[in-house]
Amino acid sequence: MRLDYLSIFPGYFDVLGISLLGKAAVNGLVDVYAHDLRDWTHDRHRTVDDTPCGGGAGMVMKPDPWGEAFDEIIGTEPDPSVHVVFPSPSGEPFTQSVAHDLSSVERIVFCCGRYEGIDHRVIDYARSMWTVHEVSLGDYVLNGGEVAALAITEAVVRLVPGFMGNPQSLAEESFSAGQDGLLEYPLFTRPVSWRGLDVPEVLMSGHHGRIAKWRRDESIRLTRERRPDLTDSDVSARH
Ligand SMILES: Nc1ncccc1[N+](=O)[O-]
Repeated sequence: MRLDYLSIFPGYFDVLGISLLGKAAVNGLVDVYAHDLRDWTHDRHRTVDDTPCGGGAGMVMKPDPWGEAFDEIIGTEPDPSVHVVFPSPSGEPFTQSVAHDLSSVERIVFCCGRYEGIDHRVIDYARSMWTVHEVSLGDYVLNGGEVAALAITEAVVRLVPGFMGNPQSLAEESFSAGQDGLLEYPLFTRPVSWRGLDVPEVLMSGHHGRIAKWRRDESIRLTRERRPDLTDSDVSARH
Protein backbone atom coordinates (compact mmCIF):
# COMPACT_ATOMS: atom_id res chain seq x y z
CA MET A 1 0.00 0.00 0.00
CA ARG A 2 1.31 3.41 -0.97
CA LEU A 3 0.32 6.39 1.18
CA ASP A 4 0.89 9.99 0.04
CA TYR A 5 0.25 13.08 2.15
CA LEU A 6 -0.16 16.53 0.63
CA SER A 7 0.10 19.32 3.21
CA ILE A 8 1.76 22.68 3.92
CA PHE A 9 3.02 20.99 7.11
CA PRO A 10 4.52 17.72 5.84
CA GLY A 11 6.52 17.43 9.06
CA TYR A 12 3.33 16.17 10.75
CA PHE A 13 3.94 12.86 8.99
CA ASP A 14 7.46 12.25 10.33
CA VAL A 15 5.69 10.45 13.16
CA LEU A 16 4.69 7.68 10.74
CA GLY A 17 8.22 6.33 11.08
CA ILE A 18 7.51 5.39 14.73
CA SER A 19 6.12 2.16 16.28
CA LEU A 20 3.97 -0.25 14.34
CA LEU A 21 3.61 2.07 11.40
CA GLY A 22 7.38 2.34 11.25
CA LYS A 23 7.63 -1.46 11.27
CA ALA A 24 5.05 -1.70 8.51
CA ALA A 25 7.04 0.76 6.46
CA VAL A 26 10.21 -1.22 7.11
CA ASN A 27 8.74 -4.56 6.13
CA GLY A 28 7.31 -3.08 2.98
CA LEU A 29 3.64 -3.31 3.90
CA VAL A 30 3.23 0.43 3.43
CA ASP A 31 5.29 3.04 1.59
CA VAL A 32 4.83 6.55 3.00
CA TYR A 33 5.51 9.81 1.10
CA ALA A 34 4.87 13.28 2.56
CA HIS A 35 4.83 16.26 0.19
CA ASP A 36 4.96 20.01 0.83
CA LEU A 37 2.17 21.62 -1.19
CA ARG A 38 4.26 24.78 -1.42
CA ASP A 39 6.65 22.89 -3.73
CA TRP A 40 3.99 23.47 -6.41
CA THR A 41 3.84 27.24 -6.00
CA HIS A 42 5.82 29.64 -8.18
CA ASP A 43 5.85 32.97 -6.38
CA ARG A 44 8.42 34.27 -3.93
CA HIS A 45 6.08 33.83 -0.97
CA ARG A 46 5.05 30.32 -2.06
CA THR A 47 1.42 31.38 -1.77
CA VAL A 48 -1.21 28.66 -1.34
CA ASP A 49 -4.22 30.71 -0.26
CA ASP A 50 -6.39 33.63 -1.31
CA THR A 51 -9.52 35.47 -0.13
CA PRO A 52 -12.87 33.67 -0.52
CA CYS A 53 -14.96 34.53 -3.60
CA GLY A 54 -18.24 35.95 -2.38
CA GLY A 55 -16.55 37.40 0.69
CA GLY A 56 -16.36 36.01 4.21
CA ALA A 57 -13.70 35.62 6.85
CA GLY A 58 -10.43 33.73 6.47
CA MET A 59 -8.63 32.40 3.44
CA VAL A 60 -9.24 29.57 0.99
CA MET A 61 -6.57 27.27 -0.48
CA LYS A 62 -5.98 28.03 -4.16
CA PRO A 63 -6.66 25.20 -6.64
CA ASP A 64 -3.51 25.67 -8.76
CA PRO A 65 -0.92 24.15 -6.40
CA TRP A 66 -3.18 21.15 -5.75
CA GLY A 67 -3.68 20.53 -9.45
CA GLU A 68 0.02 20.64 -10.20
CA ALA A 69 0.79 18.43 -7.21
CA PHE A 70 -1.83 15.91 -8.38
CA ASP A 71 -0.31 15.88 -11.87
CA GLU A 72 3.12 15.05 -10.50
CA ILE A 73 2.21 12.76 -7.62
CA ILE A 74 -0.72 10.82 -9.07
CA GLY A 75 -0.77 11.56 -12.79
CA THR A 76 -2.99 13.13 -15.41
CA GLU A 77 -5.02 10.05 -16.36
CA PRO A 78 -8.19 8.96 -14.48
CA ASP A 79 -7.62 5.93 -12.25
CA PRO A 80 -10.44 4.84 -9.90
CA SER A 81 -8.03 2.52 -8.09
CA VAL A 82 -6.42 5.59 -6.52
CA HIS A 83 -8.30 6.69 -3.40
CA VAL A 84 -8.05 10.39 -2.51
CA VAL A 85 -9.05 11.32 1.04
CA PHE A 86 -10.04 14.86 2.03
CA PRO A 87 -10.43 14.99 5.83
CA SER A 88 -13.04 17.67 6.52
CA PRO A 89 -15.56 18.55 9.26
CA SER A 90 -18.16 18.63 6.49
CA GLY A 91 -17.30 15.12 5.31
CA GLU A 92 -19.16 11.87 5.77
CA PRO A 93 -18.48 10.12 9.10
CA PHE A 94 -15.25 8.13 9.06
CA THR A 95 -16.12 4.72 10.54
CA GLN A 96 -14.48 1.34 11.07
CA SER A 97 -16.35 0.22 7.98
CA VAL A 98 -14.69 2.94 5.88
CA ALA A 99 -11.35 1.96 7.44
CA HIS A 100 -11.95 -1.63 6.37
CA ASP A 101 -12.83 -0.58 2.84
CA LEU A 102 -9.65 1.49 2.59
CA SER A 103 -7.43 -1.22 4.09
CA SER A 104 -7.64 -3.26 0.90
CA VAL A 105 -6.81 -0.53 -1.61
CA GLU A 106 -3.36 -0.17 -3.17
CA ARG A 107 -2.99 3.60 -2.99
CA ILE A 108 -4.33 6.40 -0.80
CA VAL A 109 -3.54 10.10 -1.22
CA PHE A 110 -4.41 12.29 1.79
CA CYS A 111 -5.14 15.95 0.97
CA CYS A 112 -4.79 18.00 4.13
CA GLY A 113 -6.54 21.34 3.96
CA ARG A 114 -5.73 24.35 6.10
CA TYR A 115 -7.24 27.83 6.53
CA GLU A 116 -10.99 27.75 5.87
CA GLY A 117 -10.58 24.89 3.44
CA ILE A 118 -9.69 23.99 -0.14
CA ASP A 119 -11.27 25.51 -3.29
CA HIS A 120 -14.14 23.11 -4.00
CA ARG A 121 -13.03 22.65 -7.62
CA VAL A 122 -10.05 20.66 -6.32
CA ILE A 123 -12.42 18.08 -4.86
CA ASP A 124 -14.62 18.12 -7.96
CA TYR A 125 -11.57 17.62 -10.16
CA ALA A 126 -10.34 14.77 -7.95
CA ARG A 127 -13.78 13.12 -8.16
CA SER A 128 -13.52 13.23 -11.97
CA MET A 129 -10.20 11.39 -11.84
CA TRP A 130 -10.01 9.10 -8.80
CA THR A 131 -12.13 7.64 -6.01
CA VAL A 132 -12.69 10.44 -3.49
CA HIS A 133 -13.60 10.20 0.20
CA GLU A 134 -14.53 13.42 2.01
CA VAL A 135 -14.59 12.17 5.60
CA SER A 136 -14.99 13.64 9.07
CA LEU A 137 -13.62 12.23 12.32
CA GLY A 138 -16.23 13.99 14.37
CA ASP A 139 -18.27 17.10 15.05
CA TYR A 140 -15.47 19.42 16.05
CA VAL A 141 -13.11 21.63 14.09
CA LEU A 142 -9.36 21.04 13.86
CA ASN A 143 -6.99 23.60 12.37
CA GLY A 144 -6.30 21.35 9.42
CA GLY A 145 -6.58 17.86 8.02
CA GLU A 146 -3.16 16.56 9.11
CA VAL A 147 -4.13 15.11 12.51
CA ALA A 148 -7.23 13.57 10.95
CA ALA A 149 -5.10 12.04 8.19
CA LEU A 150 -2.86 10.48 10.85
CA ALA A 151 -5.86 9.04 12.70
CA ILE A 152 -7.35 7.65 9.48
CA THR A 153 -3.95 6.20 8.55
CA GLU A 154 -3.65 4.37 11.87
CA ALA A 155 -7.23 3.01 11.64
CA VAL A 156 -6.61 1.78 8.08
CA VAL A 157 -3.05 0.45 8.20
CA ARG A 158 -3.64 -1.69 11.29
CA LEU A 159 -6.26 -3.59 9.25
CA VAL A 160 -3.88 -4.33 6.38
CA PRO A 161 -3.32 -8.11 6.27
CA GLY A 162 0.08 -8.91 7.74
CA PHE A 163 0.30 -5.70 9.74
CA MET A 164 -0.94 -6.89 13.13
CA GLY A 165 1.04 -9.74 14.72
CA ASN A 166 -2.16 -11.38 15.96
CA PRO A 167 -5.11 -10.76 13.59
CA GLN A 168 -7.43 -12.30 16.22
CA SER A 169 -6.96 -9.18 18.35
CA LEU A 170 -8.75 -7.26 15.61
CA ALA A 171 -11.78 -9.53 15.78
CA GLU A 172 -12.75 -8.61 19.36
CA GLU A 173 -12.42 -4.85 19.18
CA SER A 174 -15.18 -2.29 19.50
CA PHE A 175 -16.90 -1.60 16.21
CA SER A 176 -15.57 -4.79 14.62
CA ALA A 177 -18.11 -7.07 12.98
CA GLY A 178 -17.63 -9.72 15.66
CA GLN A 179 -18.98 -7.37 18.30
CA ASP A 180 -22.30 -6.70 16.56
CA GLY A 181 -21.43 -3.00 16.69
CA LEU A 182 -21.18 -3.10 20.50
CA LEU A 183 -18.48 -1.43 22.59
CA GLU A 184 -15.68 -3.65 23.86
CA TYR A 185 -16.03 -5.08 27.37
CA PRO A 186 -13.70 -3.91 30.21
CA LEU A 187 -10.24 -5.53 30.21
CA PHE A 188 -8.18 -6.75 33.15
CA THR A 189 -4.79 -8.36 33.71
CA ARG A 190 -2.61 -9.29 36.75
CA PRO A 191 -2.26 -8.53 39.61
CA VAL A 192 -5.69 -9.92 40.59
CA SER A 193 -5.92 -7.37 43.43
CA TRP A 194 -4.58 -3.84 42.93
CA ARG A 195 -5.05 -0.96 45.40
CA GLY A 196 -8.10 -2.66 46.84
CA LEU A 197 -9.61 -3.23 43.38
CA ASP A 198 -10.09 -6.84 42.27
CA VAL A 199 -10.43 -8.48 38.86
CA PRO A 200 -14.07 -9.68 38.49
CA GLU A 201 -14.15 -13.23 39.90
CA VAL A 202 -15.81 -14.69 36.80
CA LEU A 203 -12.73 -13.86 34.76
CA MET A 204 -10.59 -15.97 37.07
CA SER A 205 -13.09 -18.87 37.06
CA GLY A 206 -11.73 -20.61 33.98
CA HIS A 207 -15.38 -21.16 32.99
CA HIS A 208 -15.34 -20.04 29.36
CA GLY A 209 -19.12 -19.98 28.96
CA ARG A 210 -19.62 -17.76 31.98
CA ILE A 211 -16.73 -15.51 30.93
CA ALA A 212 -18.19 -15.10 27.43
CA LYS A 213 -21.60 -14.26 28.92
CA TRP A 214 -20.08 -11.73 31.36
CA ARG A 215 -18.22 -10.05 28.51
CA ARG A 216 -21.31 -9.92 26.30
CA ASP A 217 -23.41 -8.50 29.13
CA GLU A 218 -20.77 -5.86 29.84
CA SER A 219 -20.59 -4.90 26.15
CA ILE A 220 -24.36 -4.48 26.07
CA ARG A 221 -24.39 -2.49 29.34
CA LEU A 222 -21.61 -0.15 28.22
CA THR A 223 -23.11 0.38 24.80
CA ARG A 224 -26.56 1.15 26.22
CA GLU A 225 -25.02 3.61 28.72
CA ARG A 226 -22.57 5.37 26.42
CA ARG A 227 -23.74 4.88 22.90
CA PRO A 228 -27.52 4.47 22.71
CA ASP A 229 -27.11 5.50 19.07
CA LEU A 230 -25.41 2.16 18.42
CA THR A 231 -28.08 0.05 20.06
CA ASP A 232 -30.73 0.29 17.35
CA SER A 233 -33.96 -1.61 18.04
CA ASP A 234 -33.14 -5.04 16.57
CA VAL A 235 -29.64 -5.05 18.10
CA SER A 236 -31.03 -4.40 21.58
CA ALA A 237 -33.81 -6.97 21.00
CA ARG A 238 -31.11 -9.51 20.12
CA HIS A 239 -29.21 -8.93 23.34
N1 LIG B 1 -12.83 17.80 12.28
C1 LIG B 1 -11.98 18.22 11.31
N2 LIG B 1 -11.55 19.52 11.32
C2 LIG B 1 -10.70 19.97 10.37
C3 LIG B 1 -10.22 19.13 9.36
C4 LIG B 1 -10.64 17.79 9.34
C5 LIG B 1 -11.53 17.33 10.33
N3 LIG B 1 -11.96 15.99 10.32
O1 LIG B 1 -12.71 15.55 11.23
O2 LIG B 1 -11.57 15.21 9.40
